[in-house]
This record gives sequence, C-alpha cells and structure tokens, in this order.
Amino acid sequence: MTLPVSPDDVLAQQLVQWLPSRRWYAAKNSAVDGVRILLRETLSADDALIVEHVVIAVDSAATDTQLYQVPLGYRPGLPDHLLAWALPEAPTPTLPAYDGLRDPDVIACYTKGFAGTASAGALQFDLTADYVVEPGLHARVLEAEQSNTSVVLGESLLLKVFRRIEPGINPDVELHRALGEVGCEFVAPLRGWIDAVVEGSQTTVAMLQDYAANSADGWSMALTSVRDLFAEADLHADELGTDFAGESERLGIAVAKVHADLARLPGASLRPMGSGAVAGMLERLDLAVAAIPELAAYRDGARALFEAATDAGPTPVQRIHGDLHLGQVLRTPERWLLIDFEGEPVKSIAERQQPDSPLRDVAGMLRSFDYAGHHALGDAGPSNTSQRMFRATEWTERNCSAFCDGYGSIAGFDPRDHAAVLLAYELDKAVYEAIYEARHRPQWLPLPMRAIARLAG
Ligand SMILES: Nc1ncnc2c1ncn2[C@@H]1O[C@H](COP(=O)(O)OP(=O)(O)O)[C@@H](O)[C@H]1O
Ligand SMILES: O=P(O)(O)O[C@H]1O[C@H](CO)[C@@H](O[C@H]2O[C@H](CO)[C@@H](O)[C@H](O)[C@H]2O)[C@H](O)[C@H]1O
Repeated sequence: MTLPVSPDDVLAQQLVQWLPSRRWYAAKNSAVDGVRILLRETLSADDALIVEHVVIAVDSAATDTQLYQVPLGYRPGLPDHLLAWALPEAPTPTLPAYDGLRDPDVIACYTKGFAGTASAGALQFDLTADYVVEPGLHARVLEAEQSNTSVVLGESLLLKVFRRIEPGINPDVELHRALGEVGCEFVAPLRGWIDAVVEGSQTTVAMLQDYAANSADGWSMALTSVRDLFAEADLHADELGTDFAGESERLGIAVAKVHADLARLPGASLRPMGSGAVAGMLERLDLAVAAIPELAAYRDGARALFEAATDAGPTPVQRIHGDLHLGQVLRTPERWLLIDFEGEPVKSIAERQQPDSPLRDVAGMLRSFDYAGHHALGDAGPSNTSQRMFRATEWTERNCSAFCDGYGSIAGFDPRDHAAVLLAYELDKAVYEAIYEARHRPQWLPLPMRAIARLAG
C-alpha cells in the first residue's frame, strides 16, 4: 500500500465538510465549528481495503456537542458505486475514504465480529443467549436512509448502526431486550448489539435483530387504502376492498399488548398530567412559533387545551415507544411488529428513558392516520373543502376509531375515555410535526397546521 490514511486532524477537516450533506446528520441547520475524533479503531487492513470504526464529537455554537459514528472504508481506487459516498479529498495525497456502510466488504467486518471470527478491538459484540451468527452473510444496505443506517444480513438479520449516539444503553436495544425477555410477539427478536467505550462510558453503537423479510410498513399500506378510496368515487371507506379498518384494529391490539409488556418495567404508576408537562408542551409550541410565526394565533387555545388535561385525573405512566407512527410498524404475514424504540429524536436518552403516558403513543398513531388520510389531497390546506377532503376525513375517523377499539379491547380502558389527555398529546405531537416539517419537508407543513387549527383554533 503506497498511500496512508488521513491523520486525525485532516480526517476531522474532511468530516466537517462532509457531514452536513448526510441524511442522518441531525444538526443540518447549524454550522459545524469542529470535529474531534474520539475513537478510531482499525477493524481490518490489507492492500485492497482498510476499515476503521470512527466515533466523532461535532462541536457547533448553535447546539450541544453531538456524537456520531462513521464507519469508514479506504480503497486505493474507489469503484464508481462508492464515489457518491466518498469524503472530500484530503489536501495531501491519502487513500480515498468513504462511508463504509455502503460497502459489503466493510460490513463483513461487523458480521465477523458477531461471529467471533475477527478481532473486535474497542468494539464489544454481544449476542443474546445461544444465538449464532455465520461470518459470510451477504450484506445489503437499506436504501431508505433514515436517522440511522440499517443493513440486511443474509436476508434474515437487520444490523442497525446508530449514527447519533449518546453514552449509555440505547432505548432501542434496552426495550427490544426487555420485550424479548417477556416473550412479546409484536417486536422483531433482538439477536445482539455492539457497545464501545466512548469518553469513558459504555455506549450502544449498533443493534442486531431478525429481519422481517415479507413485511410491509403501515404507512405504505394505509396510503394504498386511501389511494383506492380516491379512485372509487362512489365507494365509502368501509366498502373498499382495501378498507384498512381491520388492520387498524389489529394494530391497536398489538400496541396495547406491547404497552402491557412495557408496563412490567420499573417506574409504572398512575399520575395526573402535571404542570411540568404542560410547561414542556408550551415550550415546544414557542419553538414552533419561532419557526412558523402564524402559529402564535393558536397559543391561547393550546394553553387552554393543555391545562384542561391537568384537571383530568390520573392516567397510567410507564415506558412507551415514544415516536409511534405508521412508518414505525411492519405488517408481517402473521402480525404487526413495532420497530424503532429509540423515542423522539429531539429528546436526550435520559429524557426518553423516563416513564411517559401510553396515550402519547396512541396520539402518535391517531396523528399518523390523519397524515395518511389527508396527504394525498394535493392542496391539503384548510381551504380544501372538496368532496375528497370529506372522504379523507371519513377514512381517518374510521381508522382512528378502529385503532382505539382494538387498543381498548386489550388495555381495559378506551383511549377516547381520556379525551382531555389524548387531545393534549395529539396537539403536542402536531406541534412537534410542524417543527419537523418546517425543517425537513416544508411542502408537508399544511398537514400538522390543519390539525393545530382543528385542535387549538
Ligand atoms: N426488523 C425489521 N425487519 C424488516 N425491516 C425493518 C426492521 N426494522 C426496521 N426495518 C426497516 O428499516 C427501516 C429503518 O428502521 P428504523 O428502526 O425505523 O430506523 P431509523 O432509526 O433509521 O428510522 C424501517 O422503515 C423499516 O422499513
Ligand atoms: O425518522 P423517524 O421515523 O424517527 O420520524 C421522523 O420522521 C417521520 C417522517 O418520516 C415523522 O413522521 C411524520 O410523517 C409520517 C409520514 O411520513 C407520519 O406517518 C407521521 O404520523 C408524522 O409524524 C416523525 O414525526 C419524525 O419524528
């Protein structure tokens, strides 16, 4: 090998330029002031390929320091399909570096780590009892790159490499493990995880679980049903071949069963919604107003709705999913699975580990039915009073109702009987969505705006 890899200070500069264009980089709107390399572990090195597991701290004046993981590959000449994933060239001649999770040969180092056939260095690979991983599994990265990067191994396992990491155990691993231990059928079984010591703290860096090969996500299925509704001008939602209400009811049952299993974890109790929770919701609304000034008109209505929830008496609190929507559920041939228990990405891990109301998850699903029902309308704004708007709302109400029926049949209470609390969580979620859409998908902003007007107007 003739060329060296970039030294730490040069690699840090390359990453400063490269990070803002990554889908998984969370602080896109804040300038990166600097990158510090916290861990740089060589997993494999020969003349054709060097593999490094890199953990960095990203400093920015606008946000707290954030930690990210960047598995890197280096090759003397990058093949065409890796060029799109390359880091910017270094100022002095060095081996070209690229996002390693786009290269099956790099991923093979992680598979071998689980199989126990490669040295793991600073990374600690764990498998759940008696589980065995074969070292030669074919690797395929999931194209829909989201907050993290997920790789399918041998069409039977999913390796999710967390991008933004925080010290401690990641709730996705923690809750999948806890649910597996009590035999919950509504999550994909956890098979393993990887830890590293980062700045002195044990930190989860990746998770291995069963890959549900023949599954469809709830969002795509719901959209198919809505598309068919719009195509059949004479039919109501309940007359469609692709009526979704049966699935929504089964989904309600699955969510309630997961909640029942999560309620076995420490911290479950009955609690009224306190003034602290309302202050948090109003704080979030203030953030939304700063980004979308027209939301200021809903401040009084929102405050009244949030405060009504504090008078509503105690409701259960426990560990929950925390960011539940139709994109976080998969329909396998047998049942619904809930995925991605990381919680709301804007909260710290410590916040996400606090007991919270299961009604927050229910509200997340109700918001998602609202999104699915209305997103195909084109002009989804409040001015759309067409027949299609009427039918979209009919679809949404039908599926929200079926979901609550299913949930109530297991939970022992109907979420709609806690209307004041449920509405507060729906509004809080819509406010969160308004911030999310303004930042990432402004053309989707009318969806949460319409909900805020309905709930707090
Ligand atoms: N166990 C699984 N089986 C099959 N596909 C899965 C599984 N878990 C996640 N997925 C797919 O991977 C995508 C990303 O997973 P997710 O856990 O939501 O990651 P992220 O945190 O990056 O959003 C999901 O949208 C889903 O399509
Ligand atoms: O990436 P995550 O799954 O953690 O969630 C974030 O992105 C979601 C969009 O991909 C966003 O969800 C919103 O849009 C969905 C449709 O694309 C809809 O089903 C959800 O109800 C709606 O909240 C989610 O809020 C955000 O955290």
